[in-house]
Amino acid sequence: MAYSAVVGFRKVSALGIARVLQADKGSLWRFQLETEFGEVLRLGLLTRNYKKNSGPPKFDFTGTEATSKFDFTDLTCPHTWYPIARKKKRKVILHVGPTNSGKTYSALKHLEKSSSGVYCGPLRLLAWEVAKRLNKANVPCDLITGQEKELKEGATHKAVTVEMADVSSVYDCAIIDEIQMVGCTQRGFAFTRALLGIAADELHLCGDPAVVPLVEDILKVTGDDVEVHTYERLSPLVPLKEPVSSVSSIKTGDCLVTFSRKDIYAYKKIIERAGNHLCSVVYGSLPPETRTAQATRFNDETNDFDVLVASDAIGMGLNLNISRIIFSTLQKFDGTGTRDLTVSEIKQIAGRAGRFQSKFPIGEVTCLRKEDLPLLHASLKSPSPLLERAGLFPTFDLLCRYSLAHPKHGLYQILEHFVENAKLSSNYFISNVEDMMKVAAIVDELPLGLQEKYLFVVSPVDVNDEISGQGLAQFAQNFSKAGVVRLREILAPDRVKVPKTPTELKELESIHKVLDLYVWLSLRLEDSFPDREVATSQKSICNLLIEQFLEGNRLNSSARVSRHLRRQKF
Ligand SMILES: Nc1ncnc2c1ncn2[C@@H]1O[C@H](COP(=O)(O)OP(=O)(O)OP(=O)(O)O)[C@@H](O)[C@H]1O
Ligand SMILES: [Mg+2]
Repeated sequence: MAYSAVVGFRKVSALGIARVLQADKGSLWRFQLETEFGEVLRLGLLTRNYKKNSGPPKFDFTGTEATSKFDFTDLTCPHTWYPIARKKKRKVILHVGPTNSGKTYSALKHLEKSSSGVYCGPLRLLAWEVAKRLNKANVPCDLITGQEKELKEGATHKAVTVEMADVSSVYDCAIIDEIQMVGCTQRGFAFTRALLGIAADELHLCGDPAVVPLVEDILKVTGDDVEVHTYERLSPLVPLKEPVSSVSSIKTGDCLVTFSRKDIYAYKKIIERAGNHLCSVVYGSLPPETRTAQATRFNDETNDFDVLVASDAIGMGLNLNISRIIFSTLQKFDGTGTRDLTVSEIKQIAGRAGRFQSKFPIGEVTCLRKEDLPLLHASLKSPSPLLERAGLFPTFDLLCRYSLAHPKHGLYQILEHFVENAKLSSNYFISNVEDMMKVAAIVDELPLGLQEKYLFVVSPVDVNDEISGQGLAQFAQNFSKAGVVRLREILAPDRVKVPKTPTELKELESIHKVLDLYVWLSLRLEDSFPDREVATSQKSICNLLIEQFLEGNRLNSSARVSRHLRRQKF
């Protein structure tokens, strides 16, 4: 249904904006319901139950014909959720090629020259790096992540994490980096939202060639122009014929890749005990600030920490001076079972060696075990399998409409309903919301509104980490009881102390996550989480304590790795 004139806007509590397209003389209004970020729920008819000059209108969603006939689970046309982007005919440029081929570099050149723009990256580390780079190039750039809001005077540009991408603003130029992450089971929907929703004249997408047919197909319905630019690796990556079988073969610039935190510390200990090298470490549960500090220390030629032991957390985001990647294994535990690394994971990690214009002009890659070499070589030669579907998740408005029609359902049931019943076109899959449902089960027990529950559900809590999960539960409980959550009641400052054992180190990492969550909540519920400054300073203390710990080498090697290494003569 098309309407020629927009009659007005009405703020509808908890739902966003009802844009009234046509007000009939009778009791029906034709409207378009949008979120505050401009996502359209739908066009529809609503009853109007207010009299002229009697204050703000109240919309009765529950009894209308429009609502009762509405299929909440129909997610087949997600491109219609973004009216501002749909008003543009965007020029979409896909920059695709192997790792280290200059894709992001080229897209950033366009961004730098644009009059206004946004960079959307998968990690805070990447958003930090881009904001730093643009500001250095005299392009004032805000940094906006879930946990940071650093605004620059006169900023025309933004560097954001993809979940923070704003689909209600209009830009000259936008970048979505690592666009192949649309296929990620958990976070893919945020990339899809940015892909469909960012209203930019030029939209640059950087990533793996495996994403091209899917993106082209998704964008067929948007009316955008799509161009594909293909890149070649800027410096060679050489798969070695021999494994690294002895610790004495470890040399400056090596990065040993292993997938458990325990093994990382065990290898660090063994390499350092051999006496020639000190190791920096990078893994997922280290705070991002510590990861950057460790990478900086490894890159810095003036100190002795010249070897890196890392998990696949190095696969994206850090600029590292790695000469050789050594896989300790080509298998990893992914939460449910142990599986082989995928071709794209192997290529992404191996691609960290020999970055263009780094200290090492040629990258090398090998394994600890000879029997892993055939899989490594075959994977590096193969193209990544084509991506078939992109993640999708209902907008908050849809969840809200569903909730209004089913007032007795908790958020857990609402999410379950969407997961089980969502109707999707063949380009999409419904995101994995298992972790969100775990949080929903916690907050459904509390007297909170849907919007508040939703906020906790989409917060960056690691619900599988005991301390982090407990932190969230306490924040939510105190918030529902008192409306204000003081940090001291949750986390006594004396818990933040130098770790002495692996268990204490892990606990400190978890405490950092709780503090990070507090900061995230404080940026959204400022009055209820007033201790942001305390949380930020405690986070810095955590980082310092973890780094201090990593300077030393107090962890005992795990017997399992030691045995493995003895077998390997490593
Ligand atoms: N034309 C260039 N001039 C100078 N430096 C460049 C150029 N192109 C790329 N680089 C540098 O080479 C390195 C790799 O480039 P970039 O990060 O753009 O690669 P990429 O293809 O995006 O890699 P990945 O897939 O790993 O993200 C970066 O340090 C970048 O600054
Ligand atoms: Mg890149």
